[in-house]
Amino acid sequence: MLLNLRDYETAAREKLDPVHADFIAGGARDEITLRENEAAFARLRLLPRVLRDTTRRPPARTLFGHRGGMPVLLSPTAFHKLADPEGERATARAAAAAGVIMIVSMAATVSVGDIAAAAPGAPRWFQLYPQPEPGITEALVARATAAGCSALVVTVDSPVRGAGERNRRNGFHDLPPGLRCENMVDLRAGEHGRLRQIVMSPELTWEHIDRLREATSLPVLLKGVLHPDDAREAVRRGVDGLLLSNHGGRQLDTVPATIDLLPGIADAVAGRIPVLLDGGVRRGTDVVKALALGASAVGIGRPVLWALAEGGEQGVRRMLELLREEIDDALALCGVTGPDDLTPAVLFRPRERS
Ligand SMILES: Cc1cc2nc3c(=O)[nH]c(=O)nc-3n(C[C@H](O)[C@H](O)[C@H](O)COP(=O)(O)O)c2cc1C
Ligand SMILES: O=C(O)C(=O)c1ccccc1
Repeated sequence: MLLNLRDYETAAREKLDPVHADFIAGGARDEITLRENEAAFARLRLLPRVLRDTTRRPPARTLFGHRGGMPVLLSPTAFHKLADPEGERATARAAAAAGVIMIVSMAATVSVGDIAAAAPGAPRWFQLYPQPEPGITEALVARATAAGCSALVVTVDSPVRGAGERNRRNGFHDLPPGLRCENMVDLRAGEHGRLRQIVMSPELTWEHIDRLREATSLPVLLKGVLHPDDAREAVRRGVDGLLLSNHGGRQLDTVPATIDLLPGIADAVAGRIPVLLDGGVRRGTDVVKALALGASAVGIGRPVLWALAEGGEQGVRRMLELLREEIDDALALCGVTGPDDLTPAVLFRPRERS
């Protein structure tokens, strides 16, 4: 029975090639951070208030002009056609139905233009690995802008590709025949959407971010900043938002859970730009915890792919509906009547024993 987000993984594994299921589930190296993301949410305890009339739960906040149906976004994930033949088209329709922003991966198996055509008018952002050649980055930005993307999410935690040992054991190094990274087609001469066209480059610096900001009028968010000093630098440079993420435990293993890093990042940013968070969000209570600690919204990664594999567009729709119900339930049970009630006071801190 599909009662919650975790159930979708079990259901999806019945339908997926185990090599592809490993690609989705896996993390880097020992997968310590992968497990820690969920474990850290599970360690936090909520402390509700009572008798506060929670018939009107607070609406989602406005993010760069978009007022969402709930404070959830679809984090960018590669290769949706591994999960469903419609791929990112199906995901985009489900996101549109739920009123949530889809962050389209640069490594999508449907081009961002075709995704836009599948869900016209729906809010979408574009995720970018800046390429060492500025011309290629700019061509990608032009494609995303033409497809109506309203923000750019620049992934900065990948100077090298993540080391997923499951993929190495399974010999999974690129898309199967017939599938391509459609956003990359025709960008480099003689290449046709193979994974290696997406260069993860150790040469990138803050100057690349400055240059990108000059080349676009879209808001630029950084995904993968973990150190408070880097968060301060991002604000200083005029970055528009942060997506606090450890890439779902797929880049540097043994970094902390994002929910444990959130208080430090929120302090460093001090409300000057929105901070979003992803990694291990599986329950409505996880969403409430992240909002209480200062996130403006949260992203979900793997559950989208599991739901897509389980039931295509309908699967993702239903999964998002379950999450919406859980958030609503958690807010009511916490006694939250408005955004001002979502503070660290919702979290229980055991008294230190002397
Ligand atoms: C299969 C898979 C593919 C991903 N592809 C991308 C990607 O193309 N770009 C990116 O910035 N992050 C990518 N990520 C990371 C997600 O955006 C996100 O940070 C992570 O999945 C969140 O954690 P969660 O899966 O626990 O929700 C990917 C993650 C997974 C699981
Ligand atoms: O697997 C990933 O985490 C990821 O970010 C990615 C990026 C490009 C292509 C395939 C996967």
